[in-house]
Amino acid sequence: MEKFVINGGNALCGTVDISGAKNAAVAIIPATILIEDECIIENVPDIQDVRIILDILSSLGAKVEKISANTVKIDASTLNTYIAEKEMASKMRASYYLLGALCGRFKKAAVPPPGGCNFGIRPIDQHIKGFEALNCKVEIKHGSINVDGENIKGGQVYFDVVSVGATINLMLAAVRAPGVTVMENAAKEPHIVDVANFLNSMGANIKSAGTDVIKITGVEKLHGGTYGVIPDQIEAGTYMFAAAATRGDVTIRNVIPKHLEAITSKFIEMGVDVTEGDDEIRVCAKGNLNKINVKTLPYPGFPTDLQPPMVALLTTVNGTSIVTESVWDSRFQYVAELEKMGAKITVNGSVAVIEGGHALTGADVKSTDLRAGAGMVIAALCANGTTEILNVYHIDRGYENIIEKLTSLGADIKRTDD
Ligand SMILES: CC(=O)N[C@H]1[C@@H](OP(=O)(O)OP(=O)(O)OC[C@H]2O[C@@H](n3ccc(=O)[nH]c3=O)[C@H](O)[C@@H]2O)O[C@H](CO)[C@@H](O)[C@@H]1O
Ligand SMILES: C=C(OP(=O)(O)O)C(=O)O
Repeated sequence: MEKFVINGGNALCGTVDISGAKNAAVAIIPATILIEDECIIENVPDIQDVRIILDILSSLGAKVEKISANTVKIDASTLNTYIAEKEMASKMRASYYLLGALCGRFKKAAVPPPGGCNFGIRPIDQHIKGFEALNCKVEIKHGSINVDGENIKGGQVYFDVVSVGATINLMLAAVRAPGVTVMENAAKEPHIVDVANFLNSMGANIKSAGTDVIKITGVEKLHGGTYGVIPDQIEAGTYMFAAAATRGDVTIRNVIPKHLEAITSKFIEMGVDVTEGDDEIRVCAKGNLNKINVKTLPYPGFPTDLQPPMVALLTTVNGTSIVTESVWDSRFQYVAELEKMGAKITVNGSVAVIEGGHALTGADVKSTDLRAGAGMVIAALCANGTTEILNVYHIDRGYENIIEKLTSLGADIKRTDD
């Protein structure tokens, strides 16, 4: 079994380049299903979730060719089925985008329930509400979500909760549906805008993505072209946290600083030096930092996907900090692992109270999900002694070359396979 072995104590210093955004790439790749032409997608992160979604497209009949580590050519004109296989689809969350994309292309879709990180219940009722607003019928039968879009047409939907997945899925279903679709209370994450920009560059008519009301006028056909995925806001944030937690000095390149404002403002509150350039951010931290309270929220609030790295950082800060998770019901499962390293954290429902400043010590821990894994890595980089992190396949779902990137910043980290 693969694990990471980390000897803590080194302050991270240097520069690191950020890869393309996982949560944009895993939506843009299935979006090519809507295009019966060749698309070249650049700045695609070389991570496990991307490999899986590319395999799914191949299994559906698309021609997929990796031109280089981060560029892929997809021709979905040869796609020949609307039915996705269970085994692959259940390995990742973003397979739910096959529903919108296949329905947009074939007017029907049959996709098994998605996988992804386990945060307790991850419902898809808002996706279904959206498809129904477009005059589609949805039934869940024999382990498959079936969408019948024979009479698909534009419609209006108000989402009861702000959902990244439902917003993008409905966008995919609506771009080729006749008429006008209006989504209210839509999610505003950078990857929503990126998917809309990708589709618009291929001939779609999507307006106001990035606000909470998105309007889509259906077009008959989309055309091929070349598009580059935005930098990964969450990967960038992870390296910002690693730099601050180890009291290092790291310049994080190839980022969109605006996407990181929620983190930057919290860092300033904590006394971390943050310098923004056009497409880079320098994070420099020394000595003790200020305790803070933070609550996760949909964009532009503090991202839930950076909640575990934030908790790891706060274990190094004297005093009591409070982290409230308001997006997911169960995203503190990893705290038990941090406690094995000596962290003093009390979790009560959606609130974690961190008594920081107790030195962490190396221990054998496991990554319970993708970003929990990132939190464990950050804690291990700060700890005295050696930490072994198991279940690193979670981390590989979302971080390209994490060992190489951290090593280049001075971390003592290696991957071993027992
Ligand atoms: C592949 C991908 O992009 N994953 C991201 C996406 O997940 P995902 O798209 O699954 O998350 P959503 O934004 O949909 O979920 C946000 C909240 O809405 C609720 N909800 C969602 C859909 C629904 O039909 N009904 C419902 O009640 C969820 O339980 C959760 O409480 O956004 C999350 C929130 O930023 C991130 O943590 C994930 O990294
Ligand atoms: C929760 C995440 O991913 P997924 O939704 O793919 O499980 C994440 O990227 O942090």
